[in-house]
Amino acid sequence: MTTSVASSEPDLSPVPVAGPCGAAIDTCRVADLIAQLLVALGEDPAREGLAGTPDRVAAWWRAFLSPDDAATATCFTESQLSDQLVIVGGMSVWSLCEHHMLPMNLQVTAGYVPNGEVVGLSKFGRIAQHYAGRLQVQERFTQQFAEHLAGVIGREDVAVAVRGVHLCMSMRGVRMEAARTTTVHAGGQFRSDPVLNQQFVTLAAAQWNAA
Ligand SMILES: Nc1nc2c(ncn2[C@@H]2O[C@H](COP(=O)(O)OP(=O)(O)OP(=O)(O)O)[C@@H](O)[C@H]2O)c(=O)[nH]1
Ligand SMILES: [Zn+2]
Repeated sequence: MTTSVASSEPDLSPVPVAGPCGAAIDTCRVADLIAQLLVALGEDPAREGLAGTPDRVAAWWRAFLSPDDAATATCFTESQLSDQLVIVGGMSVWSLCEHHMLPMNLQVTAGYVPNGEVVGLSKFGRIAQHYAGRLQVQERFTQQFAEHLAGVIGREDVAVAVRGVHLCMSMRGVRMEAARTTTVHAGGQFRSDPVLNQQFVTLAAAQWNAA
């Protein structure tokens, strides 16, 4: 007996969506190219199991490359607040290594010291998703996240730590499944104050150990 599972239709609507570089994502052309790729791989894109694959893959690319806009980070006035370290951790995003187009999982921890204003907590996750949704390298992701957050608070006093698992290092190539890459950006106070820096790194590592 065959059981069919209802699935939503892939989103191939012709409404142009801009990719990370600003150029429109041509979803129909992507679907065509995936069908061609299947042929080049010796497959039959018309066979039953693959019939919807090019559209599904194209819809995934479209969704991946156009995550929610991170441009608006809501801030709230907290005029009495100062000298408090705020750290948001446990943010897990998927990106794609630009050398092999294979997934990398990035565990992101970000910190800042509020001065009169606090940043809406969910916005940290949105910033992470925004810069993950593109062909990336971990170091650039870390830098872009830090620069964006610094822009939101209007100061350089931000720290970002990222621990990455790169499938191009685990499922292929050197095949080192346990390899983890850590990148740390420490700006402003986090650079000049070793105690603050150490607090951040310790708390970021604790987040990863708990994961
Ligand atoms: N610095 C950095 N390197 C990355 C990242 N993601 C993948 N790479 C590396 O990109 C490099 C590409 O190296 P190449 O020699 O051109 O490609 P390759 O022959 O497939 O390399 P191997 O992975 O060693 O098999 C590899 O060393 C990857 O580990 C990243 O986020 N940051
Ligand atoms: Zn890679």
